[in-house]
Amino acid sequence: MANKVALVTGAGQGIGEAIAKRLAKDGFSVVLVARHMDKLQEVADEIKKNGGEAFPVTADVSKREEVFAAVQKAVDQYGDFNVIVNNAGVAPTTPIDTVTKDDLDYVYTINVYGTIWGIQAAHEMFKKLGHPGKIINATSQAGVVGNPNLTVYSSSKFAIRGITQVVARELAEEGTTVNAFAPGIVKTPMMYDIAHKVGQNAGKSDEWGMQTFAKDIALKRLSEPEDVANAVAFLAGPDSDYITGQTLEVDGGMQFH
Ligand SMILES: NC(=O)C1=CN([C@@H]2O[C@H](COP(=O)(O)OP(=O)(O)OC[C@H]3O[C@@H](n4cnc5c(N)ncnc54)[C@H](O)[C@@H]3O)[C@@H](O)[C@H]2O)C=CC1
Ligand SMILES: CC(=O)C(C)=O
Repeated sequence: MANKVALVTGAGQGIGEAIAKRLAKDGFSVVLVARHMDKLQEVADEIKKNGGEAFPVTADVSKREEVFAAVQKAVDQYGDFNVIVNNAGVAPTTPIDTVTKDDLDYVYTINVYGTIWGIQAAHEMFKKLGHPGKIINATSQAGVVGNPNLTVYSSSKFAIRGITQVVARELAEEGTTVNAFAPGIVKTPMMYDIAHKVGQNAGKSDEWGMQTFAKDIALKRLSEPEDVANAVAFLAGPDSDYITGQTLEVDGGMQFH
């Protein structure tokens, strides 16, 4: 039987890279999407070297036509389309008094619009192909509880949980599931940058900045990108077929519900 096909946005580094590698290991043909080909190509080469199947495609997720084109390229390459992971995101530090319209436009066009374009493109393709699929969106622990200094980012991640719930209801009768994953404090370029800025704004160290986020992790360690990829592998695979509209928190126990 042919591999199932998964497209992962923001796959050039961090959590997206880990998700792409894990899904390839699980037998998916993986389409890697980000804006720059050099990093995508490196990740694709590594997946292939380890016996997996990967195809890099450049697209800016804030541009609807580029997201639709990436999904079409996935089908042109592999003949099917089963899973989209709307992972790409940006997280500038924005204390409330500093927030500008440019900050809002920047974050919302990538985090929120980008997720909606990904959902639309995947759904259109599932309909064309005549079968359901799985839609998986990146939110954050900061999309479950408000985080200081992250007004714009945190609110965009709350929006993604809302979108996930609404679309899960809309697509349920077709058999398509829509879920989100909420990482905690993950060792990626994004998180190191936030820790640096928060530390700098307070006249303190990067480590101090990191601890303002990490102090309440019950499991007492920062997250590896692979911790998140493990959860996304579950949401992408058959063991989650009876789960939709949910946010799976992968945060080492930062908050309990
Ligand atoms: N690192 C962390 O602690 C956490 C991260 N997250 C979320 O996980 C997701 C991945 O985050 P990280 O890997 O940490 O971030 P990262 O900054 O290390 O990687 C993000 C990737 O997305 C890509 N990207 C950004 N804008 C794009 C655009 N317009 N079009 C296409 N690709 C674009 C970047 O080029 C990069 O490859 C994000 O949605 C983030 O909000 C959520 C909770 C915690
Ligand atoms: C970057 C992020 O999502 C945090 C701090 O939860």
